[in-house]
Amino acid sequence: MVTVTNLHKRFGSQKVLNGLNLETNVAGIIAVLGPNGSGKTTLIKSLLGMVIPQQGKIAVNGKKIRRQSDYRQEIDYLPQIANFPGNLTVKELIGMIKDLRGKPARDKELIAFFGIENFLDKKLSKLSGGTRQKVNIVLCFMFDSPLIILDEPTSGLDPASLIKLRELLQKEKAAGKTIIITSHIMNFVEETADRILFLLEGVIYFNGSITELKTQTGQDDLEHAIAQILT
Ligand SMILES: Nc1ncnc2c1ncn2[C@@H]1O[C@H](COP(=O)(O)OP(=O)(O)OP(=O)(O)O)[C@@H](O)[C@H]1O
Repeated sequence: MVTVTNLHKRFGSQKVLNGLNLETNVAGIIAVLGPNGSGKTTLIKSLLGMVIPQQGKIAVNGKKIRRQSDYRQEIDYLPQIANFPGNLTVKELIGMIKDLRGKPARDKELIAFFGIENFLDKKLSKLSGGTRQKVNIVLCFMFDSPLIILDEPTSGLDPASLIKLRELLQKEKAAGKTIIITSHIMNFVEETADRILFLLEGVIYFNGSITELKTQTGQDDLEHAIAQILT
C-alpha cells in the first residue's frame, strides 16, 4: 500500500531522514516508534505530501505521489496537533470538514461511540484536551478511508477512551485497513500494533513484530526492548 524508497529529508543542515526504505503491503496496525526528533512526523508528513523530501520516491497504492493530491482522498490523517479555530462549535467543525471533503461520513456513529453528543454545541476553545482529541478522532475516522495515519492518537485520552480507541482500531483493521500510528505509550503499542518500525538516525533500524523485537533484544517487555535498542 505504501512504498518508500531511499527517502532523504533535511531541514537546513539537519539530516532527518537519511535514505529510508519502507514497504507496507498487508493490512494491519503499524507503529512507527523512535526517540523524540527521530523523524516520525517528518516521515508521516512526507507520505501526506505535507513535507517535500530532497530525494527519494514514495508510492501509495502503486502510484507515485510527487506533485499529486488525489491520492489523499484515500487517506485519513490525525495530526499530532490539530489547530482548528477555537470559536467554531464541534458541530460546525464537523459540518465544515464534511463539506470540504465532499464524501459520505459516519460522524453520528463515531460521536455516539465516543459519547461526545453533549459537546456538539460547545466551542472548541471551551473543550478539555481529551474531548478535543475525541473530536479529532471522529474527524479522522469519519470518511472510512483504506489508509489511516495517526500521529500520537492517545494524546490526552482517559483510560476508558483509550479502550474505545483500541476497539475502533481493531474494527478498522478487521475491515482490511492499514493503520500507521506513532505513539510513545508502549502499553498502547503493545496492545494494538502488529508491526513495529523503529526509526533511528534517519533510517528504519528495526522492522518486525513485537515478538521478534523482544527476541532480538532479549527483553520481556516492549519498553525494555526499545531501551535496549537505544543503548
Ligand atoms: N519544518 C521544520 N523546520 C525545521 N526543522 C524541522 C521541521 N520539522 C521538523 N523539524 C526537525 O526535524 C526533526 C524531526 O522532527 P519530527 O517532528 O519528525 O520528529 P518526531 O520523531 O516526530 O518527534 P516527537 O517524538 O518529538 O514527536 C526534529 O529535530 C525537528 O526539530
